[in-house]
Amino acid sequence: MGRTRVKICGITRVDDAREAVRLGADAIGLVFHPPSPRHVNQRQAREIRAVVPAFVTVVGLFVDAEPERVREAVAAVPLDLLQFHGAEPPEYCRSHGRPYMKAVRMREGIDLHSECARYGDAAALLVDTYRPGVAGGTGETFDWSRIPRDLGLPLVLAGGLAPGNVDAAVRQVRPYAVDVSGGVEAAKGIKDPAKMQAFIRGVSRADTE
Ligand SMILES: O=C(O)c1ccccc1N[C@@H]1O[C@H](COP(=O)(O)O)[C@@H](O)[C@H]1O
Repeated sequence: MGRTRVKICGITRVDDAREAVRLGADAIGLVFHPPSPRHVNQRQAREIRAVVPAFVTVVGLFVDAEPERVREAVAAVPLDLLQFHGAEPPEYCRSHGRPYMKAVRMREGIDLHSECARYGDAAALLVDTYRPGVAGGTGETFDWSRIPRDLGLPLVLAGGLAPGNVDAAVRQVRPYAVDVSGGVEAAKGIKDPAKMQAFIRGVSRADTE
């Protein structure tokens, strides 16, 4: 069993990115979705990107963005991975010529095997809580027992993860990676170093026991 990777999403400040990396995050997420309180513009994104060293993945998150908006962001900021968190079809996701991860929200009746087959060229499938009318970053968990064990893509678990529950989540689901936003914040878009540290420690604990 490999180490569970950690992505800290919704970074809006250079210092938070530095701290996430120092604490051992494998990836940081930049939200290119203007309605989100964690939205970053291209200047902020470039400044944050510039302090992220080799071997830490910088992920750009989009929600049903016009293709032109994705192209502009990709041209302006060296993003390692694109995260599509809306209802983007596979052709859209692969049209940007970059590795991508598809997020699916756990609405009733969702079939994760079908989603994996549909997005077969994705670098990972991310599963998140479904709340009608909210694209993501809900801060709410879902019933992890709904996730089948034998998915054909690396699984990224998200949705309401926090220092207090990530250990249990990793033990139960054994995902490839976990993704957290609100659970390690002091305020919307502002990360809390102690929470990031406790979160990453929780993942390591689950990995080592
Ligand atoms: O973080 C956001 O603001 C956001 C906005 C729109 C879509 C997705 C968003 N974040 C992603 O949502 C999940 C769960 O976040 P949380 O830990 O429950 O706050 C995660 O994958 C974030 O990358």
